[in-house]
Amino acid sequence: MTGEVLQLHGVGVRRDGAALLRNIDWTVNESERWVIIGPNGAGKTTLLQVAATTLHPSEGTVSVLGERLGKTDVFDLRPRIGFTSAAVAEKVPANEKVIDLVLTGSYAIIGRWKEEYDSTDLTRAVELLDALGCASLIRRRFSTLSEGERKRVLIARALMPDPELLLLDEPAAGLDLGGRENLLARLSRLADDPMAPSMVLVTHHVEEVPEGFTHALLIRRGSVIAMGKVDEVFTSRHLTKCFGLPLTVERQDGRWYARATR
Ligand SMILES: Nc1ncnc2c1ncn2[C@@H]1O[C@H](COP(=O)(O)OP(=O)(O)OP(=O)(O)O)[C@@H](O)[C@H]1O
Repeated sequence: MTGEVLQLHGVGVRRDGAALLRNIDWTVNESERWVIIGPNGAGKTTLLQVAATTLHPSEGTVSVLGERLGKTDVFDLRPRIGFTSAAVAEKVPANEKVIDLVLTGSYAIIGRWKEEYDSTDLTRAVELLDALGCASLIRRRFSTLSEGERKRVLIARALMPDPELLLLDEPAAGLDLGGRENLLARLSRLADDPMAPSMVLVTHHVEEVPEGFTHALLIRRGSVIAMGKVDEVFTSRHLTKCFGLPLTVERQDGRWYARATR
């Protein structure tokens, strides 16, 4: 694989006559940590689904981890990609145990069946759960966890196959302040780890961007408003254009804050 983890050229997605994404050109290089930010309905999840190979674009070309979509078997590619989203959480069977949910991440499948896992797999799953502060949840059923616990377990699962690309769709959505800060601290540690995969995180809020994230893509109505290094993209002018109202953005101690301009 070259240094490019993701490469989109002229990507468009149309559904039922609506343009969800328009002419997207975007490259993610190895070791970059990207955030995709934009208002409701902007196309963030659609763009992440294209990167996760779960949605094929209507036009343009997509390469993921050096493999061109349409010319490769996505079932071979998917275990190389860690992906968390509300859609993944919804598919988890009601009785699935936390440890099994993380183990099945090795094969990018949901629902423990008859696959064999060895002690190395089990050790890795336990270590990942421990690193995400979920060691005490190993024997619990996923359906009994709080929202914050679920988010952290799903990230452990996404990391299970030692992915080369980690895609996180709104990992902090629905968390209380403590849960959000706890998660952001863990994601920040991951972002700083040179052994961690390239990452793309979707959010609505600049306050939910973990320290250590290097690049940002701003999207509105399916089109890119700005993209590049996070310090160059997170300006009041760009955020104002992206969200369609006057915004002031500032950075304090490595974190970003935005509010309506008074
Ligand atoms: N099958 C479809 N037909 C028409 N429009 C669709 C279809 N699927 C999704 N959309 C629309 O595409 C747009 C982009 O959706 P997407 O979920 O990617 O946005 P988002 O930026 O992730 O939004 P949010 O922040 O609200 O989760 C939305 O306006 C959605 O209603």
